Amino acid sequence: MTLPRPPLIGITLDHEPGSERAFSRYPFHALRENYLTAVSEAGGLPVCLGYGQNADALMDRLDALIITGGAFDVDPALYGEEPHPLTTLKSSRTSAEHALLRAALVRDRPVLGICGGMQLLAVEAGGTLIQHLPPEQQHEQPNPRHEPGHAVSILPGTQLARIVGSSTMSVNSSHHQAVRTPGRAKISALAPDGVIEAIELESARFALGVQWHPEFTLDPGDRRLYAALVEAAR
Ligand SMILES: NCCCC(=O)O
Repeated sequence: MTLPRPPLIGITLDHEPGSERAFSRYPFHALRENYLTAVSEAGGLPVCLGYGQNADALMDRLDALIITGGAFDVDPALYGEEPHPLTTLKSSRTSAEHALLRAALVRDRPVLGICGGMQLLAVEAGGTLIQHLPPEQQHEQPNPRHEPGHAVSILPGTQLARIVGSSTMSVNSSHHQAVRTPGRAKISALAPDGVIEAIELESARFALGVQWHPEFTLDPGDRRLYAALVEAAR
């Protein structure tokens, strides 16, 4: 008897130029290991994705995609704006993730966008971003990212509500940008201060973006996101 093949879940990597004090003095890719833990514990087989590869060839073979986000911003040229002084670009990463996202959506492969990944999903859906949240809003949490920062309200009738099985959950908050308008995507969660915390594309089988970082906490609600992605990828 052959066991069912675990779905291949592509996970985008960050990129660092390298320095004497880093892992390598030469350019390298990086990823928080909890992404791999979350996917494998949900029953998927994680595949780390570098840049400069053929996105269509990759998404022909992969069963789902996670766009991980990080300490850089989506190029505002993609939504017709000039960069804010505090917008940080990482163009090789944005290009790679954008190509993978498009290749995944055209094949209707399940997509989970996390933080910057959700922001890219919104932009791909024709939306726009707030390039720097007003500091007086104090949206970003001062406490460590493995602790909750605020609650979110999950909108009834959304895919997120079905996945999480609750109308509210506690999430962390590690971002200086946010979705301003979601374009063709539907809003599925909001923070108490009105920041858009999750979106989903109704035109796709599974295309969900969350503004928080579920890999830091891996609590039961966050694990359900990875489980839903892996299930959709089967
Ligand atoms: N913009 C990329 C995700 C992180 C942030 O908003 O700070």
